[in-house]
Amino acid sequence: MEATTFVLFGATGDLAKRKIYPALYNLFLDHKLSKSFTIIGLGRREWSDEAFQAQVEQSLHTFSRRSADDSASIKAFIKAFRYSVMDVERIEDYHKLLQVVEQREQELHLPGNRMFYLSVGPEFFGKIAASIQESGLGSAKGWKRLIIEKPFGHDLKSAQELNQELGKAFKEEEIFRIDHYLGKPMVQKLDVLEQSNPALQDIWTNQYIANVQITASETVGVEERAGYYDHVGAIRDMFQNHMLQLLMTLGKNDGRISKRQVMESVEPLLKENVVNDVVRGQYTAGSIQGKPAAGYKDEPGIDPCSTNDTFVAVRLRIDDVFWRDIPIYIRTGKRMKEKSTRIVIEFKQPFKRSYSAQERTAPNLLIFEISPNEGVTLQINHKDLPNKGVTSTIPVDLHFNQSGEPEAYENLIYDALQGDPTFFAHWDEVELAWKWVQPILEAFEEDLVPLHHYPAGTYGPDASDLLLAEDGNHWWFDSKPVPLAQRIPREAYA
Ligand SMILES: NC(=O)C1=CN([C@@H]2O[C@H](COP(=O)(O)OP(=O)(O)OC[C@H]3O[C@@H](n4cnc5c(N)ncnc54)[C@H](OP(=O)(O)O)[C@@H]3O)[C@@H](O)[C@H]2O)C=CC1
Ligand SMILES: O=C1O[C@H](COP(=O)(O)O)[C@@H](O)[C@H](O)[C@H]1O
Repeated sequence: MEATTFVLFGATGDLAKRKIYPALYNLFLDHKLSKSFTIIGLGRREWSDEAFQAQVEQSLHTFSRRSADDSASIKAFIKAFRYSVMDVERIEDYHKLLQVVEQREQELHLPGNRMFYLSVGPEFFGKIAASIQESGLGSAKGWKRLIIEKPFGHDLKSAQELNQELGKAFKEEEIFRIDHYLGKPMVQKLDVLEQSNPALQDIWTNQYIANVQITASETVGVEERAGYYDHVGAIRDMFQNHMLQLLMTLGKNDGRISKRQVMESVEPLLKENVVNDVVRGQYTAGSIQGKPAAGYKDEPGIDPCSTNDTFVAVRLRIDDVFWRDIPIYIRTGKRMKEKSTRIVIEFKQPFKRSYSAQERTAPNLLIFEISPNEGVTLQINHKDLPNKGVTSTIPVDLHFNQSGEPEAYENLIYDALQGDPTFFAHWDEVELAWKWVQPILEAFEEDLVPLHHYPAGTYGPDASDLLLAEDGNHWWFDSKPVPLAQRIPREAYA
C-alpha cells in the first residue's frame, strides 16, 4: 500500500464513527495500510487532536467487529489521526487545510498521494470538489482520489449536474462512488462463483431460468433520518443504487457483458405504464418480532400527510440474448418482517406436466444470501423415503464462515486506496440507473401509481404478491402463492 494522506470531510459524523474508523482500524490490524499513513479529520466542531483521537477510539470500542481491547494497537492506530476545524463553505479554510496537509506530509516524508473522502451531506459534494482544486489541495506530486458517499443526485438532472461539477476537479478514474452493497463479501464473490463454475455458466441463460427475484427487506424504519428519507423514499434510497447495482452485477453473466451493457438493455418503462410494473408501498402500524411498531406517518419528523414510498417492488426485463423474456422482480422496503438481502433464481421445469401428483416436483432454486448471513443454496427435489417416498425439496447448502471476513467498508476503502475501481459505481452505470428510474419518480410525483399500505412486520403490500401472481409466480420464502383465479386488480388495494 502506498503512503497516503487521508483527508476525511465529515469526521465528526455518524458514518465516520460507525463505519469508516472501524474499517480503517481493521485494515490497520491486517497490515493493509501503509506504515506512513495519516488521517486528517475535518468538521466544524472545535475539537483538538486529542479529543478527536478519543472519539475515534470510542467508535472502535462501540462499532469494530474486532475486539478493541488491544490498547497497544489502538494507540498505534490513533497516533495517525489529526483534526482540523473547517467549514466546507469557506475557501480560506481550504488554504488553512492545505498548510496542515503539507506540514504532515513533510513530517512523515509522504509523497503527496491524497485521498479525499466526502462523508458529508450531498449538498456539499460539488463545492468541496471545486474548492479542493481551487485551493491547490488537489495539485500535489502524488495521485489524488475522491471517495464520495451516496446519494449521488436526487434525479437524473441533478446527478448529471453533480457529475459535471465533480468532473471539473477530478477525472472519472479518480472518483470512487461508494455503493456499499458492492462491498458486501457475497456480492464480491458472485463474479467468481459464476466465472469459475462452468456448470453455473451454462445454466445462466433464459433457456433455463424462469425468473429472478432480488429482495432487500429491512426491519428498521427511518430511524434518525426522517428529514432525508421523507424526500427520497425507497426508490431513491435503495432501488436506484443498491438494487440496480445488484441487478447489474448479477446480469453481467460472468463477464460476457459489462454492468453498463446490462443497464442499457433493461427494457425502459414509460411513465404512463409504470403502474403496470411497479408497486409503491408505505408501512402502517404493526409489530415486528413481537414489538409494536409505529406507522410511517407517525414516525418523528415525518410529514403526517406524507405519501413517501417505504417499499417498492418492480418487475423488469433485460433485453439481451441471455436474459430476454425472464421476468426479474426486485423489491425493497423498511419495517418488513425480516432483515434479508438475497437473490433467488428460479429455474424452469420443462417436464412438470408429465408428473403424477405423488411425483410432482418443485422448481430448482439457486439462492444467494447476501446478508445478514452469507451463503449459496441449491434447492433440489429428492425422494423422501420416510414420508411414503413422496418427492420433496431439500436444500443443498453452502454457508460461508463469515468470521474474519472484511466488511463492506473495509473492502471498499482498501480498493480505493489501491486505485481499484471494480466495486464502485461508475458514472455511466449511475446515469443509466437514474435514466431508468426517472419515469418511476415522475409517476410517483404525479400520483399515477397508487400508494399501497402494509402493516409493519409483513412482507409488504398484497399488491406486491399480485405483481408476481400476474405471471403465475410468487415470492419465494414468504408469501403464499396467490391463485390466479383469486387475482384482484392491484389498483383495488390502494
Ligand atoms: N450514516 C449512514 O449510515 C450513512 C450515511 N451516508 C452518507 O454519508 C454522508 C455523511 O452522513 P452522516 O455521517 O450520517 O451525516 P452526519 O450528519 O452524522 O454528519 C455530517 C458531517 O458533516 C459535517 N458538516 C456538516 N456541515 C459542514 C460544514 N458546513 N463544514 C464542514 N463540515 C460540515 C459535520 O461536522 P460538524 O457538525 O462538526 O460540522 C459531520 O461531521 C452523507 O452523504 C450520507 O448521505 C451514506 C450511507 C449511510
Ligand atoms: O444505503 C442504505 O442502506 C441501508 C441498508 O444497508 P444494509 O447494509 O443494512 O442492507 C438502509 O437502511 C439505508 O436506508 C440506506 O440509505
